[in-house]
Amino acid sequence: MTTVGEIHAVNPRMTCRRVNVYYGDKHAIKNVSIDIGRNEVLAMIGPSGCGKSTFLRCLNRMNDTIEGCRVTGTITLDGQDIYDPDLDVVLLRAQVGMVFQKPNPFPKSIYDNIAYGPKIHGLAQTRAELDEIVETSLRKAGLWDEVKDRLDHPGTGLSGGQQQRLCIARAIAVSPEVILMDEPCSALDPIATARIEELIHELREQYTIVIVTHSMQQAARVSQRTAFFHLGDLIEVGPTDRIFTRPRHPLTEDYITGRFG
Ligand SMILES: Nc1ncnc2c1ncn2[C@@H]1O[C@H](COP(=O)(O)OP(=O)(O)OP(=O)(O)O)[C@@H](O)[C@H]1O
Repeated sequence: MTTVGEIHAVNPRMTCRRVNVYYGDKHAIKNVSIDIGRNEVLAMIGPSGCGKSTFLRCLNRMNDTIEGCRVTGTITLDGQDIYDPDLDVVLLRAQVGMVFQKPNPFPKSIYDNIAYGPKIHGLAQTRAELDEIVETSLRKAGLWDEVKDRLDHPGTGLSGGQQQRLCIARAIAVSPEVILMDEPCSALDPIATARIEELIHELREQYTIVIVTHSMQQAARVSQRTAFFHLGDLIEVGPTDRIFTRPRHPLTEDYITGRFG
């Protein structure tokens, strides 16, 4: 089917063309084409099981880790095919970082949670450089003031919201271009959620963000563009304010007015 709305972005960071995903015989994403613009927050919404997480995982090849999962079509990051067999997938996952539904800090200190990635990727030559990356990443994630006096404490000892900001700092530490977020607030209380939403707003100046959310209010608050999925099809995409006020496809309208979900 043809997607309603504007799939193109001026000077896109990522482009997806005719992307299909299969889990064995199950056709989970059907011929989806969309650009992801620079410094935009793109929200992906739709009823449970419509393929939002599956599509998100295509963007940094996390589906490679799922047995029986097959992806076809073309996805580029800054013009480079991310499914090129010669591509370094570890590097790709640094460039396109991911934050999950449930905060998942490593069972290590706060410092080591952030330092681990930069160490693996050789981003710091000295301890001072590593300290600098840790501090900058925690500052960008809005967590520095809360943890600067206990960097050697375990990351798992932080509150849920702090843990999620730690995971965002961990993604930031390896200098990503794109940050994927799969329902990053679903395990958080309203105050921690508001803090993450503020953070998304700040991070947009530097990064491209794609967020899957079940909350239409959240999509409306944090994103500039919204993509509505239904049964594996990308039904409609457009500026968030238009999608929520003047949807063009009847299925989008039914979803945002709560007729199904
Ligand atoms: N590992 C898997 N193996 C087989 N089928 C899968 C797998 N993961 C997802 N699916 C199926 O693919 C479809 C899309 O699932 P996906 O999790 O991407 O949807 P979603 O929109 O993110 O759902 P939710 O909002 O409930 O998280 C569903 O029918 C789901 O059952």
